[in-house]
Amino acid sequence: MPAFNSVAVIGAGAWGTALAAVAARAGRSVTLWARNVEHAARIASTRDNPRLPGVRIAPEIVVTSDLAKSARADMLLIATPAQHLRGAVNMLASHLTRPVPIVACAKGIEHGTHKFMTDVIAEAAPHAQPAILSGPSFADDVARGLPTAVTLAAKDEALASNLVQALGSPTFRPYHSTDIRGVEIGGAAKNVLAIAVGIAVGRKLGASAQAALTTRGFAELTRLGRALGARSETITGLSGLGDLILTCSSLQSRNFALGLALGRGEQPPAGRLAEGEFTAPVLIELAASQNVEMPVSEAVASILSGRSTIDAAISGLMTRPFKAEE
Ligand SMILES: NC(=O)C1=CN([C@@H]2O[C@H](COP(=O)(O)OP(=O)(O)OC[C@H]3O[C@@H](n4cnc5c(N)ncnc54)[C@H](OP(=O)(O)O)[C@@H]3O)[C@@H](O)[C@H]2O)C=CC1
Ligand SMILES: O=C(CO)COP(=O)(O)O
Repeated sequence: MPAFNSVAVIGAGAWGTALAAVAARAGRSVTLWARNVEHAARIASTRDNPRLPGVRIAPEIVVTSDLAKSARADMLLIATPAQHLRGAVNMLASHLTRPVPIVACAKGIEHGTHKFMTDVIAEAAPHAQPAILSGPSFADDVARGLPTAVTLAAKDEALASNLVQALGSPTFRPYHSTDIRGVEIGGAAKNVLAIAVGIAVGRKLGASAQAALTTRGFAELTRLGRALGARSETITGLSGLGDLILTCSSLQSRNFALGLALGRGEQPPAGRLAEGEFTAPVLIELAASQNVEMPVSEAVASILSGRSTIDAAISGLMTRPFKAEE
């Protein structure tokens, strides 16, 4: 298996910028690609990205809008929003000259197709080796070099392990896995569940409700995982329970913050990506197609679409028939 000396990060948002810092700290030669020429030039000269304010971008990271140049890297990380991942990989595919690993770093499920991120990569770039990186990791924490642990999964264990070697450092600890689907489910579902918990906190429903909702959210994430063949250690691992705990308990989370604003009856913060908003409708479609009950996620989707008020959704959850805990 070849060593991965060079890394290109596609998408210069908060997460892409943090991941470029990760790869640079791990000793890789790093390119950060931004789709907008002026945006790339501005980041390259100021070493500052307004999407991740206050974090200085290391001088050795090359910031560019040249996709052909980025595509020559030994491995690629895609850090666009989930619904734009296909578009980004489509553009990239024509520049790929060999079967490189493409690591999805977005958390979500594609609208319309119900496909997870690595399936989208496999379709858009059939010769690539798809992988997924996910886990409890705020871009700001990661960029600042605070200790973080995530899961990195690929079909081939040796590949997953080599990708971990390429990105790991004393402050960024990826664990390798071959359970791609398990990792993808956790990352997608936890954003929806974090909106639910944010709503409960915004509504001042109390710490007991926050714990109950997080736990019942985990129960439905587990049910979906089981239906789609995820391994239980993945669901209880960093990319599942780990990321759920982080996102359902922190004001730093944009998904939690969206829920918080809704619960308070305020206008949600503008211009901040909250993937759960886009994942909610497709998550419940997917769950329905698998006959999996996800009442908390359904409540979030109903509130976001205007089909239900917050109070009706809370009452709906609390008055479901009593049942055995599973
Ligand atoms: N922020 C975080 O803490 C973490 C985020 N993630 C995940 O990473 C993904 C990206 O999030 P994040 O970086 O925070 O989001 P941001 O909103 O900060 O940035 C998104 C970036 O994607 C770029 N982009 C959008 N569409 C395209 C496209 N079609 N082609 C290329 N680039 C595109 C945007 O470019 P432009 O600037 O030109 O609009 C922007 O730079 C999400 O799925 C998120 O869940 C995962 C872990 C942590
Ligand atoms: O995925 C994340 C942390 O692991 C980031 O969460 P938010 O997108 O809710 O900010």
